[in-house]
Amino acid sequence: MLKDPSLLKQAALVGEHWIPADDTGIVVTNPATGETIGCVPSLGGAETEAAIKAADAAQKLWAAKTAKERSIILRRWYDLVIENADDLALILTLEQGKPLAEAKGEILYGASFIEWFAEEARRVYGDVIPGHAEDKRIVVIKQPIGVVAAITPWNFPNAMITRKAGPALAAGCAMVLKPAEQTPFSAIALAVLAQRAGLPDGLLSVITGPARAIGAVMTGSEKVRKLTFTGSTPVGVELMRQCAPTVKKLALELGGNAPFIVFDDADLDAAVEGAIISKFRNNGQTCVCANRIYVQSGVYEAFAQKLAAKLSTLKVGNGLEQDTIFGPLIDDKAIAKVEEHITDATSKGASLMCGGSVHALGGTFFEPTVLTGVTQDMAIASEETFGPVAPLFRFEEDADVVAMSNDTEFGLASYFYTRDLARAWMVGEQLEYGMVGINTGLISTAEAPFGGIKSSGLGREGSRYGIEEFIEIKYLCFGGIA
Ligand SMILES: NC(=O)C1=CN([C@@H]2O[C@H](COP(=O)(O)OP(=O)(O)OC[C@H]3O[C@@H](n4cnc5c(N)ncnc54)[C@H](OP(=O)(O)O)[C@@H]3O)[C@@H](O)[C@H]2O)C=CC1
Ligand SMILES: O=C(O)CCCC(=O)O
Repeated sequence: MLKDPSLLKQAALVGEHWIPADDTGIVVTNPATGETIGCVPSLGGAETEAAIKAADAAQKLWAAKTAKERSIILRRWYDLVIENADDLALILTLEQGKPLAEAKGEILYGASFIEWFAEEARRVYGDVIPGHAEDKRIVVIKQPIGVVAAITPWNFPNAMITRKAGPALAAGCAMVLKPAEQTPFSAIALAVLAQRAGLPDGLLSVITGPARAIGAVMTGSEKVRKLTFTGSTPVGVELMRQCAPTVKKLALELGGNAPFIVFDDADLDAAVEGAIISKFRNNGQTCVCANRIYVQSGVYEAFAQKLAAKLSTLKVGNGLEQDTIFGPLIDDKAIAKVEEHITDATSKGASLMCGGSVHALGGTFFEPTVLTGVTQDMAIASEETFGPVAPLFRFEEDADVVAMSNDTEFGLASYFYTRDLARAWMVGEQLEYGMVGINTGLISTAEAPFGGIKSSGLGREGSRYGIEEFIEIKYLCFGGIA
């Protein structure tokens, strides 16, 4: 039961207007039970246009406020998210499936971006540059980019919004958001709290409805100056293409294929713990999840046994039940992908050490799985599984594992465990990824720049770099100073 039922609002926000769901609305279901949670309206191009227009008007007034004024409102939004964290976590678990404790973790993680960028709002400094002529002065100022469109995924229905809206609003931008179809209620609840915090009307719209129609208006609009997207690489590429005619600034957080390397000299228990955190966070449905676990020959069997033994103690179940560590996968498509990767690997010689099937609970619950004897020719080596399958590859030499790790179109997160400082530096420098976890399976935090290279995307979120993504640099050249 929600303490504040008004947070589960069956309406979308277009400018200042809440549009309630009617009988043409989109039904949102609980992936753990299949039960209906509620309905949101199915909006389209016209409402997206209206939201952009409202954003454009509101943004100019918002940008004219002082950074401190914006910061105070964002800080209030943060406080309200924290005050309502239990309700927000419950909504998140109901629509996404992750266990309640993990959902609460996401709410706090999501809130940390609002807090961080409320602070950063006041530190968007310009520059004074030594000039090239005696009568001239060069000054650089930073201004908000304007109206931003955001498209977010179902796997982190709260934090992927705050990681975008926090810096955008702090910088003086307005945002029109389209959340994922499966998880709109977390986005809507954030908008309710933003209004309560005093965020002026029009600055944050939440449009629910068919992705293509909404995306086409967002990407085609001259008024929208930036698109920020988290999701799959094919959709990111398509959106990039759609943004080309209006030359929008882009931030793309796309797919990953993270290697997780365990060297012979690693603290094995710590590596097992890190692998479970990295591989099984959100049941494997995270773009920074370990996708390929490379274990050096000398510790391969010991690591595999410890990993399987630990997994057998962790409960699969409805995220609302106590002690659940693994909730359901998001939908049947996710199950099909996991099964496809397991079948492909076992048909090419890999062995199942544990798991491998839909869980006895049925539905989209899947057994945590460990595969041994996995090799580079298997589909799981090159494609993101996005599910609870840990494939163990064996390797001998450092150079080999670095080459195998880099042999992918993706370049988001990577991890390795070693006690050797020189090796840590070398491998850290050689891995072609935007992020490297060394002796840790958890790298995400508001203070650090999150993002990838190659087909994993463009730009960085979080950290002091995150706000720069929503800013234009303007150079003022003062002449005639005699
Ligand atoms: N990097 C990451 O964090 C994520 C990666 N993925 C990867 O992508 C796979 C597929 O997941 P999926 O949810 O389908 O990811 P998508 O990339 O399809 O969806 C992400 C977001 O993009 C929207 N979207 C989809 N198509 C379009 C379009 N043509 N124009 C505008 N917006 C669009 C979706 O809307 P709607 O929900 O309405 O379709 C959703 O809001 C996963 O298995 C995983 O491998 C998925 C999610 C997050
Ligand atoms: O893009 C994702 O899959 C969510 C990122 C989660 C994180 O910030 O660690």
